[in-house]
Amino acid sequence: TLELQLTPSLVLLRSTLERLQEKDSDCIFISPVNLSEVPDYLEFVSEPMDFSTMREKLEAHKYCSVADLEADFNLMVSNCLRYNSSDTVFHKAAMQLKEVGGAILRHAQSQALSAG
Ligand SMILES: CCOC(=O)c1ccc2c(c1)NC(=O)[C@@H](C)N2
Repeated sequence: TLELQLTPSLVLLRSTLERLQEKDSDCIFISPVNLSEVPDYLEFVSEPMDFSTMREKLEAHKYCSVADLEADFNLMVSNCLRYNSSDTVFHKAAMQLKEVGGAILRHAQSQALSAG
């Protein structure tokens, strides 16, 4: 049916999120930035995002496409690039994750199309 074709399977979205999270080897994106440990974070970041929040949204059927998942991934990476200066491990990790994550998401997009 059209509905089945339009929304990529939860299985594809789940496996894509897991592949993205595997690239966060230092686990800096695994949970929301702790606002008591980083008190000025919301002065720079209006919409925090992290992998655990993405997982909750996925299981709540809030992602209708790979593009929806990609939008939150890009939000998470851009938040990190904005808050952390370029000479920090966080900034460098975000640049690396952006590159490898982009390739994972492009592959997921083609999987969604071929499954559709
Ligand atoms: C124990 C204190 O943890 C942090 O200060 C901290 C921990 C994790 C972080 C982070 C800060 N900043 C970030 O931009 C995102 C990517 N991750």
